[in-house]
Amino acid sequence: MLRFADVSLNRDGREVLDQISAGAEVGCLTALLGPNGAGKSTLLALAAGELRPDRGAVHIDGIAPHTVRPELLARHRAILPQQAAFDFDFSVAEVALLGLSPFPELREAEIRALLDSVLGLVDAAQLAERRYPALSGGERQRAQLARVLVQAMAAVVHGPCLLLLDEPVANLDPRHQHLLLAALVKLCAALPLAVVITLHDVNLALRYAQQCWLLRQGRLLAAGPPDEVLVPPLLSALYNLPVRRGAADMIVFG
Ligand SMILES: Nc1ncnc2c1ncn2[C@@H]1O[C@H](COP(=O)(O)OP(=O)(O)OP(=O)(O)O)[C@@H](O)[C@H]1O
Repeated sequence: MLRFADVSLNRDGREVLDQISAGAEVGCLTALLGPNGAGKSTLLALAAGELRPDRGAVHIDGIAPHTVRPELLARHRAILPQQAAFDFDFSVAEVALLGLSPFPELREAEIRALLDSVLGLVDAAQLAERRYPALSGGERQRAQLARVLVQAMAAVVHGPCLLLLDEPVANLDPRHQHLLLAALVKLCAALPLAVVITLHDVNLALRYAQQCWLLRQGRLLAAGPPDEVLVPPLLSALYNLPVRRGAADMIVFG
């Protein structure tokens, strides 16, 4: 679904991504891990078509996303940025419904069903009428997640969709982190959906991801199933920190 072929990108004279080759498949939750500044958000922005590579190629379903008109692209991929700048006095339901703007053909009953479904997925049904500016950080995050999830759920009706989530569990409490990641795994299994997320919590990646990419200083250090790449030697090299296995296979830093 998503392919990076020898992708490099330079920003402000610095090589931010260097010869990245990797792929994400439909049915799979792929987690992108690495230190601050490693290039994770930049890689998602390339996948989303917001940036174009200097060298190499990025493809969604065989098409370079930066060459596609935004309104058409929005019917095939959804992206949650790391920080959603949004200051309008909308309700949570209205924020979520923005995700359906690329699908003007939807009827009222379909819109209602999709909205109810995603508000349930992010445990935000009780927030539906609350005003966005008056929400807590985690509640805002759940509203923004509802917006991109509803977009992805409308998109899969027409074909495979790529869902890109930059730090989706940021600001979420442990229960909502687990609810969200479990829901993403279920959606991947049930729908023609490929999900790529950035994560800083290695233990969450170990539990929920099917594939992991480890990114360090713009280069791919390793890619593969979590039990193969989320191992102390690679994690120690990734974060430049001692790493060992703790009780119940937990990864322990420091
Ligand atoms: N608009 C920009 N112009 C120039 N350089 C940028 C820009 N955005 C990001 N960078 C640089 O690119 C590098 C990678 O940034 P990126 O945001 O992709 O990192 P990240 O891995 O997502 O980090 P974090 O974990 O802190 O979110 C950083 O060195 C950053 O300073």
